Amino acid sequence: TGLSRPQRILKAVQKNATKGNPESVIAAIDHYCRHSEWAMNVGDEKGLILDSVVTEVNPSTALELGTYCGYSTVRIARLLSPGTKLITLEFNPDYAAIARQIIAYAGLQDKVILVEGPSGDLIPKMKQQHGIKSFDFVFLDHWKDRYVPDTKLLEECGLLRKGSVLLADNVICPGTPEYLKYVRNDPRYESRYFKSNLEYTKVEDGLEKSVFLG
Ligand SMILES: CCc1ncnc2c1ncn2[C@@H]1O[C@H](/C=C/CNC(=O)c2cc(-c3ccc(F)cc3)cc(O)c2O)[C@@H](O)[C@H]1O
Ligand SMILES: [Mg+2]
Repeated sequence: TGLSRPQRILKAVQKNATKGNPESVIAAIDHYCRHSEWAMNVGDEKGLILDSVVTEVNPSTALELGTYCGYSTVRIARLLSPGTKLITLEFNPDYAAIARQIIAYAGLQDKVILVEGPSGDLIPKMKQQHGIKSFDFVFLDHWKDRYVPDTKLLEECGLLRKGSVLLADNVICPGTPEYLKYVRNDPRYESRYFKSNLEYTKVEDGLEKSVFLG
C-alpha cells in the first residue's frame, strides 16, 4: 500500500533539507505539510511559541510526550544548551524509527534520547534509567486523554520541582478540556493560554503553559 505519511515526511526531509541543519529540516516538514499533506506536527505558528518558552526556560532536563515524526523534538533540541538532553517518549515503533532518522538528519541525535514505549510505564523509570532528578520543561503532545494522568504521574514520581514548566499542545483543537480544568483549577499551577492556530490551518488552537509551584 505504499509509504506511510511519516515515511513520506522523511522523504521530503531527505529531498529538501540539508544534513546537519535543523532549521532546514523544520522548514522542509512545514513546507511539505502545508502544501502537500497535513500532519499533526506542532507546526510553524505554534512552533514559534514553543521556541520562545524553551528559550525562556533554557532547560537542563526536558521531556517530550509523543514524538510522532520528531518535528517538535528537533525544534526543542536545536535550542538546548550544550550538555543538556531532551528525552522523548513514543510508543509506536514505526513512528519512532522515522523520528530517529529525522532527528539524525538534523544532526541532533546526541541531544535526544528517544525511548520507545507507553509514557505511563516509562515515566516512573526516568530517575533510575536516566538519572533524572526532575524535569525543568515538559512538552505534552501525545494522546489528549493522557495529559492529566501523565501530569499526575509526573507529580507522584517527584519529577516536577518548583518552577517546572509544562507546555501542552492542542488545548483547543482537538481539545483537552479535562487537562485545562486540572491545571487552571489546581492552586499548585500558574497557567496561561497562548492563542494560536491549528498547524497549517486557520482553525483556532493554542498552547497552555503551566508552571508547577511545588
Ligand atoms: C499511551 C501514552 C503514550 N505514550 C507514548 N507515545 C504516545 C502515547 N500516546 C500517543 N503517543 C504517540 O504520540 C503521538 C500521538 C499524538 C496525538 N496527537 C493528536 O491526536 C493530534 C491531533 C491533531 C488534530 C487531528 C485532526 C484534526 F482535525 C485536528 C487536530 C492535532 C495535533 O497537533 C495533535 O497532536 C503518536 O506518535 C503516538 O504514537
Ligand atoms: Mg499536537
